Amino acid sequence: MPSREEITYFGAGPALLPTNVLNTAAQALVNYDNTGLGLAEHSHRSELATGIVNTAKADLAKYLDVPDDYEILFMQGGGSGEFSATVYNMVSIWVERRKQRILKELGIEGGKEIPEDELVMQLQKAVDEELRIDYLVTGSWSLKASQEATRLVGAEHVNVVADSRKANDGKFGKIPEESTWKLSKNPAMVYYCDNETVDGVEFPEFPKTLEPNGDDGPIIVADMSSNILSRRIPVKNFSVIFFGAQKNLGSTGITVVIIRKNLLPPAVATPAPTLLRKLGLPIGPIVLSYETIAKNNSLYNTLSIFDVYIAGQVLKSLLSTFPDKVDGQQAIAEKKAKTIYEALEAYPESYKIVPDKSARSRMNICFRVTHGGDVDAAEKNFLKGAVSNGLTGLKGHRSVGGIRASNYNSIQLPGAEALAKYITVFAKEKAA
Ligand SMILES: O=C(O)C(=O)[C@H](O)COP(=O)(O)O
Ligand SMILES: N[C@@H](CCC(=O)O)C(=O)O
Repeated sequence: MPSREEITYFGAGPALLPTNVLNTAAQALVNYDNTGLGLAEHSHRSELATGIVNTAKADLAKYLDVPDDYEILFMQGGGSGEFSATVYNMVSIWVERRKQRILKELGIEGGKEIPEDELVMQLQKAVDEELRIDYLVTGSWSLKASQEATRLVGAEHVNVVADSRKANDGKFGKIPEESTWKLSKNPAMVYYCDNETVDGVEFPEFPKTLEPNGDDGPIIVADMSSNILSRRIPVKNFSVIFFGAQKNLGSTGITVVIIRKNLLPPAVATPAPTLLRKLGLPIGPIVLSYETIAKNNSLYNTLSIFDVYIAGQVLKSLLSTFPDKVDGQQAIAEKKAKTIYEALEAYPESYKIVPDKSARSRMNICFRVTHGGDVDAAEKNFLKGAVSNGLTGLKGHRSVGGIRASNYNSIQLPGAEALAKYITVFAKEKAA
């Protein structure tokens, strides 16, 4: 049986966790802080649990420089849960804001009786004619998110702003030119996935077209499941950022949402379920309600405090390793990715990098092994040799095949260098 030190695991998620964090967590699982009870046994209603939640929130805010007008939520349901949560929450907010506008136009001030029929009629008209949710489809995950929106609210309300496959011979691998994007007028949100884990595509930077327009918009929602904590992000440009913990933050089981407070009460109320029902719009499960989770400091229902603890330990370790916080980690992430891409580029007859150079992910490096023409056989060989060199978890996602090296934060530079070396040796041996 190999030891942890002998293996570098490049799996896409769940991903490698730092060994020092696991050792601390293992101890906490048995007897947390000399309480005689393990962390998975302590109540999520205890003071100790609240402390762990608050510290993890503060450290995340510190590491990413999250401004004060944002709230951090720990939720459950993973990325797929958030595909639905973002729709439920953002559509509700759109309805509430529209309702306030209609009431204002009708001259209804707070306290006065609302002409219910008139309001519902006008709102229904607005929903039918104007409710749109915008999706940038740049890979499998944003495609799934857009499909979930279609399932929940109907295709008539879902606008695909751009679909990468149209700009790239039917395949994901490129981000369409911003000049070709077809954004809706005042959509409930513009959704995109900053890093597509399956397809190895990452936005090189925040899209110019989506920058704040000074008018409280546009509402930008981003899935950052696989590149969060690996580079600086302009948090101010986003309304919601979400990510599963199991790549760069911690263990599977918690999903983090960073949400601008102007999308939560008291800034905006949640419309009554009766109103949403009348409008034929879906009412989300209470556990996916941002308002509910925020009101309860993430402890509305049983939260895995053990997973929050692991996330907290990862953040502590990042903060102590990098005095310049995420910028320090970003420099390493870029160096590791460069090392691997350069090794692949040196042997174009042996390897084909899947995405276009303009959109290559630093986190999920996807390539094919083309040497000799029999790609299947070459990839099997490549994987076999990798395992015998202690390099594991390199198989591409089952939907696309190929090889994928997930280069998350816990892969250290020597791990990336070991992979680059193996890439080189494999190509040389085959060429010999
Ligand atoms: O983005 C990815 O990569 C992911 O693995 C998804 O966030 C996973 O979604 P869930 O399986 O947690 O729904
Ligand atoms: N996070 C992994 C696994 C997800 C899955 O297999 O559903 C990926 O994107 O490859």
